[in-house]
Amino acid sequence: MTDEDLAARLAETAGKLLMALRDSGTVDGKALGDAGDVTANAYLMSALSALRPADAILSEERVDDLSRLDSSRVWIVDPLDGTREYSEGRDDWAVHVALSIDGHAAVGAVALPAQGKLLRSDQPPPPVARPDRPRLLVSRTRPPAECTQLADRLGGELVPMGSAGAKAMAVLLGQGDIYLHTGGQHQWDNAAPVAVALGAGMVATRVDGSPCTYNARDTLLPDLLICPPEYEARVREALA
Ligand SMILES: Nc1ncnc2c1ncn2[C@@H]1O[C@H](COP(=O)(O)O)[C@@H](OP(=O)(O)O)[C@H]1O
Ligand SMILES: [Mg+2]
Repeated sequence: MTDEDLAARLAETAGKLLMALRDSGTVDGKALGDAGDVTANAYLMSALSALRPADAILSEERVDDLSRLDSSRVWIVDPLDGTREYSEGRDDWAVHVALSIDGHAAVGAVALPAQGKLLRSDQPPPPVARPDRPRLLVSRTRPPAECTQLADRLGGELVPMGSAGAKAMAVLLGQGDIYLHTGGQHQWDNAAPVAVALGAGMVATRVDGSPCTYNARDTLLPDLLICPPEYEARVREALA
């Protein structure tokens, strides 16, 4: 199986486990979120260890022993991004599976199980028409002030949504146009979304325009911009 196929199969299967768990009605509220994190992570860790034993792993839900720093190939996984939204019965949550090669988000898959969607870095979705008035995707629970300022400067509107993966994929799918995040995020929150966005020809960088690099010792990667190339000049000017 290629790395691309593996990332997609893992994200899709973890997503099915999460849907089955939620549909079971056996746990709810915070306990459902916790059970989802544990269940999806257990599956992803055992599958990756069996199918790619030589590769390193960085997961939100596993202790980071830093052995990954000696590895060129590192799977960066968020078993359940948007845990809060998942536990609230919403559809804006995701499973992230990325492969970083020498610090580059080379391969990725983002599953949106409650929306029946799976996006992968080697299969870009069809291009979409963009409005003059851009829609800015923003965290529904901790919207950064920078997003409101950017929306004002661009004459755009804010679209609140949970999950970094769901917001990034909403840009590719044409449900929004710009995803700006500042103030905190970890490598697992954006590695797979960035891999898929780059595969689709999107701009996917740090807010200062530098590339998103992965497998740094510090797991923090606190800011991110994803948008179609046709918006980039306007966005950079407005952010400056
Ligand atoms: N300021 C911050 N510091 C750390 N993590 C943050 C953050 N803002 C957002 N995140 C993480 O980014 C993901 C998307 O957040 P949001 O829905 O607010 O956009 C969430 O991941 P998890 O659900 O995997 O914890 C959340 O924890
Ligand atoms: Mg996350």
